[in-house]
Amino acid sequence: MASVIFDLDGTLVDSLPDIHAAVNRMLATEGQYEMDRETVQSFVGNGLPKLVERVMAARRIAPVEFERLHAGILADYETRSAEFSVVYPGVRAALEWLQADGMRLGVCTNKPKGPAVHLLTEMGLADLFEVVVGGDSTREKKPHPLPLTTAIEALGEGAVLYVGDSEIDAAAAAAVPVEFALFTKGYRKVPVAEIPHLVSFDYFQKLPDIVRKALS
Ligand SMILES: O=C(O)COP(=O)(O)O
Ligand SMILES: [Mg+2]
Repeated sequence: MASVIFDLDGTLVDSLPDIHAAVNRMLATEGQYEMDRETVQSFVGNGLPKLVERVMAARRIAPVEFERLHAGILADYETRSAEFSVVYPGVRAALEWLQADGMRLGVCTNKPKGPAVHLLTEMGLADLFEVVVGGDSTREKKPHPLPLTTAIEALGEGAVLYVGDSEIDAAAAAAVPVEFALFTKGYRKVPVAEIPHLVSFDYFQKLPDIVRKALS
């Protein structure tokens, strides 16, 4: 049976508003002024610990504060990852179509598993996925292939397509290797032309057709 595995932030859900808000709540506890959304977006992609490190470096917060700040934002974000986020248009319908067509669906994200599952649940998408691999589910994060191979193993034998929004996702897919579809409306940091991909798309209505062709 074929599987389609999805990245989460910037692919299924426009989750930056809640990441941005969580960063600013963390900064507020340190007496720091707010950070703009574009800057926070540029720090997203390599998981929550890296985001905290990047925010701390930008604000010259001493590295010794890392464990405390990371634990604090994780506890906060765990239950507040879905206050302002929105599912990209057409996602639910595309996923239901794929499932009805016999595909097994999974998520492989660098977001920690707790807030990832909370977000998927609040967005009404959690029931569609047989596996969710988070950034803290394995000892490596994307672009290392381990999270993706872990998701693939959980879904079982068959062709696999990974769908993501960034150069990190493309690198993870290439490292496995599996085919990669690039969603162009997310948080990538480099031009589409510089990201290796089988196919790119900007709207989820196009996905069923893309999957049919890619996995046939
Ligand atoms: O948490 C991040 O930094 C990115 O998450 P993603 O892998 O779902 O895009
Ligand atoms: Mg992403």
